[in-house]
Amino acid sequence: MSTGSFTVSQPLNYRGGKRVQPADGSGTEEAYEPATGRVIATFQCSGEKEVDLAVQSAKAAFKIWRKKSGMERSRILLEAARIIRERRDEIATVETINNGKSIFEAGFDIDISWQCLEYYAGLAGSMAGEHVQLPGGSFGYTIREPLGVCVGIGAWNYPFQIAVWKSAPALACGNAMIFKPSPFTPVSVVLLAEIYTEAGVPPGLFNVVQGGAATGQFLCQHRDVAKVSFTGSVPTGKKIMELSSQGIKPVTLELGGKSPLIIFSDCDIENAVKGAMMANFLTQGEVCCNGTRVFVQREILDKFTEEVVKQTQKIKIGDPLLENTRMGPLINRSHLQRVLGFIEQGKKQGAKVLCGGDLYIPEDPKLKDGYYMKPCILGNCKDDMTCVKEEIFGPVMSILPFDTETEVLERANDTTFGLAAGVFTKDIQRAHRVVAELQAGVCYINNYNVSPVELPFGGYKMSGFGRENGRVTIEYYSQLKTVCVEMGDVESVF
Ligand SMILES: NC(=O)c1ccc[n+]([C@@H]2O[C@H](COP(=O)([O-])OP(=O)(O)OC[C@H]3O[C@@H](n4cnc5c(N)ncnc54)[C@H](O)[C@@H]3O)[C@@H](O)[C@H]2O)c1
Ligand SMILES: O=CCc1c[nH]c2ccc(O)cc12
Repeated sequence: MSTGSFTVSQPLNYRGGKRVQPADGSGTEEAYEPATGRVIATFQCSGEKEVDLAVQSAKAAFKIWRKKSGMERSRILLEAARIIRERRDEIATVETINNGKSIFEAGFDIDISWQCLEYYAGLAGSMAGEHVQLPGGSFGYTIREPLGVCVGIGAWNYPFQIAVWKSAPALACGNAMIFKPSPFTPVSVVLLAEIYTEAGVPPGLFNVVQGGAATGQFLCQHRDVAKVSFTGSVPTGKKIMELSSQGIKPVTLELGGKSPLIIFSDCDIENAVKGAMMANFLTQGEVCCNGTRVFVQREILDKFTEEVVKQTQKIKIGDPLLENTRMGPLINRSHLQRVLGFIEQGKKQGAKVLCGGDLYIPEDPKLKDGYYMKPCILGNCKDDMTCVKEEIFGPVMSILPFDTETEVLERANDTTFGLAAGVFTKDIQRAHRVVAELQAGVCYINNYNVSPVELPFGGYKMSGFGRENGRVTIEYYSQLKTVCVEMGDVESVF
């Protein structure tokens, strides 16, 4: 498959174990190939009737799935993981075409996806309650049960992986799921739905509805939906929490960030430069946990800045389907303009562009309408600049000098967000002391933006709550039933 040749003609909703056209709709959407600006799919946004049909389909499958033992569910999830591994390159290609990230990175996203399924398949058989002895031979026990029909709502930056991070623990716990991807990236999640069916889940266990805010609202408000797990922006997260609160539905919110990366003068500078680039430029900088506020201790400011600028200028931008490309286009034209707008505003507020920050026009004529820009590093930044305070969600790193540990911790935590943070130092006591003070759900020491599926991921403060990945996520997709057993006679107070 080459850039500029892919279009989707099959339906993009998935219900009852097959692709379907939605039963009703509220307008149409177009999905693009960011590398070329071509429309690759046109689809109808699902209406209330289609959402209800998806819920009914999920309810029917849930009745079968919840009765299976953990080991039976595990075998099917392992088969899904195997198929994803086998079809890695094909899925990664679709992801690259619809999202714009390099094929090199998309392959890793798919690897983390099958690993996530393997991990929860491993945990499915371990779901258990406990036995508690009570006086007089009576006893109690607890059963860990699934919630029912869960809804997943995703962002466009990791379309396939977000759907797996939500559905793998949900299905492992015995739930059914309806997933709504971002309308910008509707394509790859339908491959996941087909893979689950091929692996042997009951038809209707994993359904896909396409659409935007209206479709998402129908899902959150549906009376038979037991839980909503959302990945996206803070304003949408607030709305989802409000809607879900009306039905007292638990929510998991994976929201945005403006994370600090603190580089002390005693660090290994080569690793710190690599870490800062990993923290800012994966997926064109469109990553929620990016360490975009790079605090550098003054003694090494010039050396660090010179090296990070040099390495950033070497990033190969271009056709994301080429193996040697490391940065593709941004998701769409309006987002590109928004990112460039932050840079312009930064300049007006006194920031200095040290590299990039303008449009990139590839030589290949078929890419001329794509949404490319050169990765940007801003120097002379101050904590109160808009580019330092607000989430840009693009390839823009802000460098901020600091002098002392106390000062940098105060500044690093001075944000309403709390998703991630990082520290580079060779002093292990300092590393742990700093991490203990950082107000962030995910902290990295001497690395950044690695996501092993065994570790929980999620935010503090306005970056959300609940966790994805790790053992703890079982608790977010299950509930505890207490059974109290009397072995003697009832001692009534009446
Ligand atoms: N913390 C994380 O794990 C994480 C991961 C990826 C992206 N993000 C954040 O997501 C944002 C970018 O993604 P986005 O632009 O797709 O976010 P977004 O909030 O605009 O949309 C996310 C999803 O919510 C849906 N939606 C929009 N309005 C809705 C409503 N009223 N009710 C129900 N659903 C609704 C969208 O259609 C989409 O599927 C950034 O802020 C980024 O930091 C966070
Ligand atoms: O963009 C944020 C980090 C991230 C990377 N992959 C996934 C999958 C699911 C998420 O909720 C967040 C993320």
